[in-house]
Amino acid sequence: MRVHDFALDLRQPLTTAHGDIERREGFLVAVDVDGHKGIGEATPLPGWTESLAECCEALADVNDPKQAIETDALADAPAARHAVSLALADARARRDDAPLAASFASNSHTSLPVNSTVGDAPVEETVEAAENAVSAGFDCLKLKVGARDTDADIARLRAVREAVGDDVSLRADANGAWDRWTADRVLAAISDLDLEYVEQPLPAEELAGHAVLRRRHDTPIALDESLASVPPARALASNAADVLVCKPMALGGPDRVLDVASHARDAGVDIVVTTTIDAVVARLGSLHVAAALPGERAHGLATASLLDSDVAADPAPVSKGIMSVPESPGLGIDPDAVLD
Ligand SMILES: O=C(O)CCC(=O)c1ccccc1C(=O)O
Ligand SMILES: [Mg+2]
Repeated sequence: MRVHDFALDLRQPLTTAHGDIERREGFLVAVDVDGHKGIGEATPLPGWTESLAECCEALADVNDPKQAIETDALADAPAARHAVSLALADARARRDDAPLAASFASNSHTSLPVNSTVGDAPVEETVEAAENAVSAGFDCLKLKVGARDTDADIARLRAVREAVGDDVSLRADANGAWDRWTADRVLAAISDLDLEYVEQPLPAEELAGHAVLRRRHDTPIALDESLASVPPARALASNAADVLVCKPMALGGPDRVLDVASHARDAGVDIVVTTTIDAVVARLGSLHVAAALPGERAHGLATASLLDSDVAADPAPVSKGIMSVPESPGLGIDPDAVLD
């Protein structure tokens, strides 16, 4: 298995309640299955995955990629596991001459709606970013909240709803910033704004708290960080979520997302797939996984524009809030173009 490191700066930092994301570093891996190349990406993000150093170490220990997955050797390094699992899936789909999405599901989507990711900023700047996204064709926006005081966040959400009108779907992502009392107060104050959901209002471990918020308020609740710290089956059993936000990088690979999604479907819970602000290889992997899932929700995959550069040209740019799934075999990118 070949491993190459990379580092990409963000165009401007993405401010979240969890801190600023300024730069993304990771590894591209190349594997061979029956003479067919496959490529994967590990872009760790502490809080969701192992550290960069731990990821590097885990990948260095991989001799036989297929065996590493089969023996669960990368159980404690989800980003490393993601790279290996994605590379194997890419190689197998190329061997079978099928797009990755079609190798995951027979009736996959050919294109998907995606949300625009709007970072924390003062109210005027937030409204401007929201209006720009709607002008660019997005009809779903995800606003970061929880980084400033709750009255300011409530004012930001209200101002955006007033600016974009009722036809645009709005999501808010608090990245676990609130306690139960604060979340209760915010959810009561925004009950008239018709948010599609509030993502991770409480810290990751607080499944019971999220279940209480769901019972008390009409605004749906999504879990993100929780899935990186508790088994997804427990999150589902706790009735803590209307939506699970699945990050392939955090869950350990596309196969893990498909597994969570099949359990979620049985529980009547929707899946939204998002990147961890990744390079093109992992973004494409997430796009193919999202395309293989049922449902019509917008996914959180429109993060290429947050990066200053990339490891290769992007075959799936966002156009008017929609991403088309590449139809060529595997991920839809030439491994040699990425690794040389
Ligand atoms: O969902 C999106 O719109 C993009 C992905 C995103 O917001 C994100 C990106 C990196 C780390 C955490 C998160 C998050 O969903 O909290
Ligand atoms: Mg989130």
